[in-house]
Amino acid sequence: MADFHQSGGVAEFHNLRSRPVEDLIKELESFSRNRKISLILPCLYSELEGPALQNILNELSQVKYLHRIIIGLDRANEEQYRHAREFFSVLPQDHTVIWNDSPRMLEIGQRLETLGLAPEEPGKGKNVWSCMGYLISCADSAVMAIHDCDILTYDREMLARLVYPVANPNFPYQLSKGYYPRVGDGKMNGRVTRLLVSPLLVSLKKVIGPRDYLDYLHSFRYPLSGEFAMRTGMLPDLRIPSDWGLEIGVLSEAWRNLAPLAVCQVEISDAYDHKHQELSAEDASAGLNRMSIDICKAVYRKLAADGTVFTSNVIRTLKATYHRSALDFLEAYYNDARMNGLAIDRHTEERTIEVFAENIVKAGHLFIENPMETPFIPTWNRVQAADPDLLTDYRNAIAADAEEFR
Ligand SMILES: O=C(O)[C@H](O)COP(=O)(O)O
Repeated sequence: MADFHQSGGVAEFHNLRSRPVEDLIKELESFSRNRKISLILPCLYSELEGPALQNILNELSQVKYLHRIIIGLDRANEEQYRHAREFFSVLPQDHTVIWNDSPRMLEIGQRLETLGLAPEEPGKGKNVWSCMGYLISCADSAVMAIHDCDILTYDREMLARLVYPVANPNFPYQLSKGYYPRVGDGKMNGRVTRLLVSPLLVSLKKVIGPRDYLDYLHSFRYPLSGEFAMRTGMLPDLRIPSDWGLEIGVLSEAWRNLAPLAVCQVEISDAYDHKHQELSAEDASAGLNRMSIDICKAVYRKLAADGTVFTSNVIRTLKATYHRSALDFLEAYYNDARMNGLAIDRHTEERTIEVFAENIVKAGHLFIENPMETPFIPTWNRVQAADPDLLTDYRNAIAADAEEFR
């Protein structure tokens, strides 16, 4: 992937293989003396038993420039929480495991519910939001990074490259988004990015006409990557979706709140592989099926907020345009994969495109028929305005959990 092309959208930082990573890390260590850098890890308990996390911890253990690591632990019972604390105790950095399902956390959730400010559903969006709240309450980090816990090809260079553009005080960036090719096991992956997001953005431009927002989203080489870093000043005002629209939601917030010159993307890996979800073609509440609906809704919502009118006719045309365009994209992916000795199962990919095409319509109808739906989690600024003690109590509850369940 060694090129230095700039598309003219957000700035792109490539890996030209011209500098040893140790050099970059040394610089980060020096930046971190004046601007503390923290890391958020949204984690499912099941990932502790998966093949990726142990290596991620081994790599992170060597990262000296990290001031704090916040692990948001989902789907764990008491015993699993205790085990998770032991598991993460190898980290030499100051670290906190937030047990999202603890009785104390559920009480905080109840308090938010009473205020009408609770996240609508559990999941990665809520987990990330909670960790961000904790980081805000610590009030000691200038930069934060986030990445998934299922990355099979993780190494510390990934984190260094991700964080560098927002940690360097001479750079103007507030948000840095990671990109890479998703390949593994001899296959070209990244099915939702390749088969849904790219052709959908191209089709939207054809159907509703040019939009700055669509150009902006389309300029990201991997808009669904779960790896991004930002300066913490933007955290209290971040309004993210609680569902699978999280990654698109964060990019959309950056588009709304920041100047385009404050956003960049950075190549963080040669080949990224992770845990793959099923398509779940028969179950719209699971897997890529569900993910694709949430992503379409996130894009429609943002366009609507920018003045675009969606009708059933627009959605119907969009589906037709998308289907044709996705097949054209598939032709290019297929040949690209072939040239690179990678496999693509053409039949399965066409089936996936059919499911996504149906979901473009489903998401459109859900959007049109539920004008009152607000899947966004309120900003932490709003929570603080409604209940000024909540963040402190939340932080104390995390400390009390750690004390009680040693
Ligand atoms: O990024 C994506 O497109 C989705 O997360 C699916 O990725 P996968 O095809 O690599 O599992």
